[in-house]
Amino acid sequence: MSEDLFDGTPASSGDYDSSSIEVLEGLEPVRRRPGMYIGGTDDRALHHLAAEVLDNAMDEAVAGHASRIEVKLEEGNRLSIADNGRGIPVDEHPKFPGKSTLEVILSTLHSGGKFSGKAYATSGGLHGVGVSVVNALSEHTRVEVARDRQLYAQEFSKGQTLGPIEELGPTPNRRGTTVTFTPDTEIFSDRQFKPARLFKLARSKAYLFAGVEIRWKCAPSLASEDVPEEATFKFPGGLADHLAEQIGERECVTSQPFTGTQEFPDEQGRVEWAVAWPLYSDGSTSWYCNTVPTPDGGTHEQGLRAALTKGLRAFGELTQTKKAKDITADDVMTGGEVMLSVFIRDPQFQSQTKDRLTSPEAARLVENAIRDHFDHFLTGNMERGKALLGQVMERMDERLRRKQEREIKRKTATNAKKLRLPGKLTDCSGDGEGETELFIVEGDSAGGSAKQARNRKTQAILPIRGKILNVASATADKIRANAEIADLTLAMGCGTRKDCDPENLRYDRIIIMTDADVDGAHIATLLMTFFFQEMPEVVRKGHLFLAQPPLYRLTAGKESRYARDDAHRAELEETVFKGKKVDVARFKGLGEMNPAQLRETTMNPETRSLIRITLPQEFEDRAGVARLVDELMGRNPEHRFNFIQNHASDVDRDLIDA
Ligand SMILES: Nc1ncnc2c1ncn2[C@@H]1O[C@H](COP(=O)(O)OP(=O)(O)OP(=O)(O)O)[C@@H](O)[C@H]1O
Repeated sequence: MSEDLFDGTPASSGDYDSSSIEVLEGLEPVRRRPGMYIGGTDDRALHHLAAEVLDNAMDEAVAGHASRIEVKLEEGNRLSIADNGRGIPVDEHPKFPGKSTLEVILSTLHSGGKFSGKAYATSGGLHGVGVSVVNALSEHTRVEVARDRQLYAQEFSKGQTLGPIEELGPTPNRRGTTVTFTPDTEIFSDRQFKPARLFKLARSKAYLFAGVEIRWKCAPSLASEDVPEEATFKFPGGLADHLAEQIGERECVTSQPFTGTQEFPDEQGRVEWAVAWPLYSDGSTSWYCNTVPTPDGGTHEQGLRAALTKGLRAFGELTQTKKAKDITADDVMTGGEVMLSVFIRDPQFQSQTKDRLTSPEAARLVENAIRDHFDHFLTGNMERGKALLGQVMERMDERLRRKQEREIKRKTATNAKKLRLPGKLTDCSGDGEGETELFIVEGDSAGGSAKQARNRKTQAILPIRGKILNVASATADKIRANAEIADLTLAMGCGTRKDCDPENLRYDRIIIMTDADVDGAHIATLLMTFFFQEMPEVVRKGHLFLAQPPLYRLTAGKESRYARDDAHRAELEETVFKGKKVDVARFKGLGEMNPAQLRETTMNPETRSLIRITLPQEFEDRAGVARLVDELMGRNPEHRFNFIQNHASDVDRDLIDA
């Protein structure tokens, strides 16, 4: 920094003093940024509150302390979830004199009994934030605890205690916890719990743990044809019962579904599964970990996919069906009705909403546990095995045929236009299994790492130099004359604007991979602007993605984890690394990671996560896209400001398993 900056009369720093630096206390951060804790403030987020409380009751049941749970929806959007478990502790907490443990749990983030595995073995809860978040986002919360034949209650509003814990007297026949809450309309506006959705949630939990009975109640005014006022769920057959119900009368490829349960070695937990292949079906999948739904699947999913794929290939070998070696997991899974539920210790999820399981050991545990059972399923009845193999091979043939067609199309498209590919492009061989991807990377050094980290068959690399032209404020001529843009357009092969035909796109996925810093974000924005304006169809068809390189690597002893951003880092420090001395390395750029790290964290489809770029609904049509580009990247900053004001709340991280 040059000296003369300090010369002369200092300019006023205005109002920027200690009073402008805020420290959010207690549950205030949750109310300020609910999205960080429950993924937004939409319908899904609202119902997530119910899931958090129900998960706690389920954890109590899975740990063997509760056998009954009651879910009751009342008028006024009031939901009550009761269990007959041990009851949240009510004695004074040693670290917070004068406060009941109940109060600490309800009003402090990261307080819980599930960190050490002492009070719970395989719980769905692990961060110690669930019920405090519910409390923070509720207009009113009342918790009743029946412990040691005494009844206690405490009430809260928007995260604040309304009074000390009260002792209400003896209650000889009751035990457990009842949490009753009304979500805050300041946060969720007038969104209401959907009875059908809660009914389904309650029911699915009963399938996931055969040892629990779940009772459902709702106010008469909320009942409907699909949702009775009262119901009781108990399914001794677990997932197999659930699958049987879902399949109903439909005819399946195999006369019996593939179902079972298996303990993992060394008390590491267990897995339960139920799979059927109905004829003419698109299929569906449901993944769970410790009874928490993980809609985006994850490592337990990988385990099942591997077991089924390897099992069928081996069965093909046994029955001398040579081509069976080319079967992929998608060939086996597509069209299947698949349910998988694991119980493991100390699970890791991608985020607080637990949409995806990331515990690495789950893949191996599940694969090993299921593989033998599947082999027996296939060979125990050869006709059944052959029927399934036949069906899966048909799907494989269809896939290979379509792939060949695409290849031919791609080549003809390239030839017909006599396109030369840009010199900087390192193309993939394209004949690999699965699908092709182009990584657009910033700078030659990152390009070099990416080249070493890639899968040569499916992944192509195009390095671009620094900030490309902002196409939103450039004339058509200027765009045409720009070398970087010309390279990009050539590499895509699908033409631009009116001539853009995504069928000719040379890759299945286009992935923008820039550094996790401000410059990187700027470059990514410029690239997205390019795609929005010049190739909107490519975006609309879902081909465009953002890579998510990590910003930090955290290490304590032998354990290492990557963190996407500061929030993720804080989360890891509070959970996985709690109480440990952590070494934090910050990646200044992609070029700094060695190829193995880059592969693992950002490029390998098995371990990375991507954000799919989508168009907000109101901008879906052609005119809309033009308006969007103009608002975001055009010359008028006021438009940009308005846009951000209007859309800040619907940022949707569409993490996909791509
Ligand atoms: N129904 C219940 N019965 C007994 N203890 C409970 C119950 N609900 C909550 N608790 C206790 O309160 C703690 C905090 O719960 P909270 O929902 O905040 O977090 P968590 O379940 O530990 O983790 P996560 O944030 O992942 O949900 C739990 O760890 C448990 O010790």
